[in-house]
Amino acid sequence: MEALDYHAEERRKAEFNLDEMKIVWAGSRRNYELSDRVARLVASDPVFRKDNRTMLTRKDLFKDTLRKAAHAWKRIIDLRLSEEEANMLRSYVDQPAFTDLHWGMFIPAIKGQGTSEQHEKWLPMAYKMQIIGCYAQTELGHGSNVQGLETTATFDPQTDEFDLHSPTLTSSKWWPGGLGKVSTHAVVYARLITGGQDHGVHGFIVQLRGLDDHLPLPGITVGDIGMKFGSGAYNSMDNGLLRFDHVRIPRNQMLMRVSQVTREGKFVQSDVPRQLVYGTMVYVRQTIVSDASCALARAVCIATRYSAVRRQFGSQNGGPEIQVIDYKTQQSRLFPLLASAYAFRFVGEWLKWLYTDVTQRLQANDFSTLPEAHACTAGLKSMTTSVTADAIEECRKLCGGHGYLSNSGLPELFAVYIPTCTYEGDNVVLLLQVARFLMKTVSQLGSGKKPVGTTAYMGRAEHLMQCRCEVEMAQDWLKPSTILEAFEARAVRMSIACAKSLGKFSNPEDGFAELSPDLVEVAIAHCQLIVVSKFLEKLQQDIPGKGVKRQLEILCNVYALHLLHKHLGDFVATGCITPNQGALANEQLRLLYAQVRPNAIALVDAFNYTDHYLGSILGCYDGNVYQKLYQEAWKDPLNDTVVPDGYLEYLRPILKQHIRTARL
Ligand SMILES: CCCCCCCC(=O)SCCNC(=O)CCNC(=O)[C@H](O)C(C)(C)COP(=O)(O)OP(=O)(O)OC[C@H]1O[C@@H](n2cnc3c(N)ncnc32)[C@H](O)[C@@H]1OP(=O)(O)O
Ligand SMILES: Cc1cc2nc3c(=O)[nH]c(=O)nc-3n(C[C@H](O)[C@H](O)[C@H](O)COP(=O)(O)OP(=O)(O)OC[C@H]3O[C@@H](n4cnc5c(N)ncnc54)[C@H](O)[C@@H]3O)c2cc1C
Repeated sequence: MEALDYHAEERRKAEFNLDEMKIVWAGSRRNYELSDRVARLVASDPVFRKDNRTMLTRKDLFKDTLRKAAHAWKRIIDLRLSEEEANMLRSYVDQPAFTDLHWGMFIPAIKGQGTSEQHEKWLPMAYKMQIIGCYAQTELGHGSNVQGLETTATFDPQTDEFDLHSPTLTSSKWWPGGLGKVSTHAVVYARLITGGQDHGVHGFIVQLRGLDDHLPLPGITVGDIGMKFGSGAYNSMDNGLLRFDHVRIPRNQMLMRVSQVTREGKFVQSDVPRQLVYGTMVYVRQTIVSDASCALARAVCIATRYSAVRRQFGSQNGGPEIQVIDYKTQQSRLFPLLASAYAFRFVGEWLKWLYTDVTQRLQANDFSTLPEAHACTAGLKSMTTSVTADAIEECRKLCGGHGYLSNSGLPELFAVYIPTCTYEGDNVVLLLQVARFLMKTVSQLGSGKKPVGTTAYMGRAEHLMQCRCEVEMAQDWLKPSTILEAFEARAVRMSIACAKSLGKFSNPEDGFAELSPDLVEVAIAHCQLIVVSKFLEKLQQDIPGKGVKRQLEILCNVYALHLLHKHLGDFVATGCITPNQGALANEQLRLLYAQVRPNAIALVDAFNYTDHYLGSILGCYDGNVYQKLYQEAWKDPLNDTVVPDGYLEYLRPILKQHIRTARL
């Protein structure tokens, strides 16, 4: 018997080749096949079950995480998975764990900041997980201000060692994932001091726990920082605290690609820019952009599938009520998020390319593109995570009351996701970095230095400052060059207006601080332009499959025009478009929503998420929502007994008293 599919009719409506769209989403046929195989492997393995984890106590949840990580490692070894497949497997397990930091930050920090001798010594042990590491940068007193870190690493020429010390309470390391209970090692960021001189913050490899007994080494105090937001969620991670009481490590455990300390204690700064000490953050920010598209796609998939099942109002002559996805308000809230998921996917792909390119250049000692890589990773990390965090909450609301149930998957997804707006750089702090980069670019416009890469449009500032949008009818907004020019003109006009305002301050830093809210808006306008332009570039590629490119064009237009509608004030105030052209954009947007509607379910099917990974009754593939919700309710421990524990002690006395007073 064929399995019941409540979405069958919706799936029949699709106007494009779903298999080809899955390949576009995955990036290539190879990626699609790999990720499909690995996702199914995880979904079919009972050890990776996750439907009960919000009920677990912190200790049980943590032990469950250790069990899953150990099992994942066994599967990786037994099946001889490649590094790429292993990463996929860990992400489909979908439970934050110390391994995220070991593979995602500890190893990249050694690779990026270590010398070849250090690579040879540490990486083989780390790859085999004979040592497990974390990234210990943030302190109780300082996170964003990395230069303000207080932990010291003082060189002792007599013993050829560094003395690591936590001089104050606020210098305690605080937050590093994997540190609390698991890591045997850490890359610790500390102020380097030689001969009484402070050389700023550098990275050091430090052993924290014994490899035989897992006990902290002498002079080290280490533990977990406590429960975090939500049940389940990020509490599977042992974010930790760490203090050093004059802990000694050999000199060759300072990561010495950027700067060195000689046997005599001389500090040597190499030709490599100092900012490479921040290199691991650039790498991770780039990965966070791709992850944003995954998290957003998950939330959108749940909300879209449920919106097609859910019906409210409008029954005619006893017929079915209206599917909530047919309400225009539902579409205007949901479809821009669907379009954003695709937009972030493509900008993530491009950012990965940019990062690979900058890494190759750095290896050849070409540091010219580092500032742009920093600005792009910082800005796009900030923009995509802020949008995604808000979008998950919007998807919860789009699912009405049932969205608030834990088994909708949305509360946990939200709780796990929101710290992304803070970690790896607070989103506002990062946008201010982008703004600095933009103001610098504007200030160099007259100097003959041609802006390149994502700021190349500023080289056309003269034209963009006075160009007029030629839209006369709603459909004129479908022209890619019209959209692009509107976004470029808005970004450049906002940048130049801010630069002019900055020029009125005698002290530029005072001006920057005073105008920082406006500068954040400038940075957002620039980042939105990047995403729009990369989506348009994607459409220049040869995209096979019936109707696939057409759907992507529709989504690209939805993405751009919903931003234009949302930020209409910017576009009109800078004179890029008239209020009437704004109204035409909105009219076009409504027409586009109607074109997305028949394809909505297939567009989320293209993410190819298993029910295991989605972890949502509302988003399950077959759409059999009500029966599953009903069955699931009975599994709640509160329903184990008909009369609840506590009835005799607390309820009955009140009820009896009520009867007595009623009799009086
Ligand atoms: C695996 C996934 C799980 C992840 C879990 C989360 C893990 C973590 O959170 S780890 C901790 C992450 N911490 C952070 O992100 C801290 C955020 N703070 C910072 O990055 C910085 O210190 C920052 C950029 C805000 C300010 O740094 P500061 O040194 O004061 O910089 P500033 O004076 O503004 O800039 C100095 C120069 O360096 C440049 N610069 C700053 N950062 C970088 C960078 N990462 N790369 C290249 N250049 C950089 C600036 O552009 C500036 O250049 P210029 O002089 O040409 O204008
Ligand atoms: C779940 C989680 C995991 C983490 N994992 C790690 C890890 O593995 N390793 C690690 O080292 N760290 C880790 N961190 C720490 C994280 O990187 C920091 O919390 C983050 O960089 C933000 O720094 P902060 O906490 O100092 O925020 P703050 O800088 O104190 O921010 C507080 C407020 O001040 C504002 N603000 C700060 N500076 C400025 C400014 N110059 N201008 C305008 N506004 C400003 C911010 O916008 C924010 O609103 C983790 C944090 C979390 C939540």
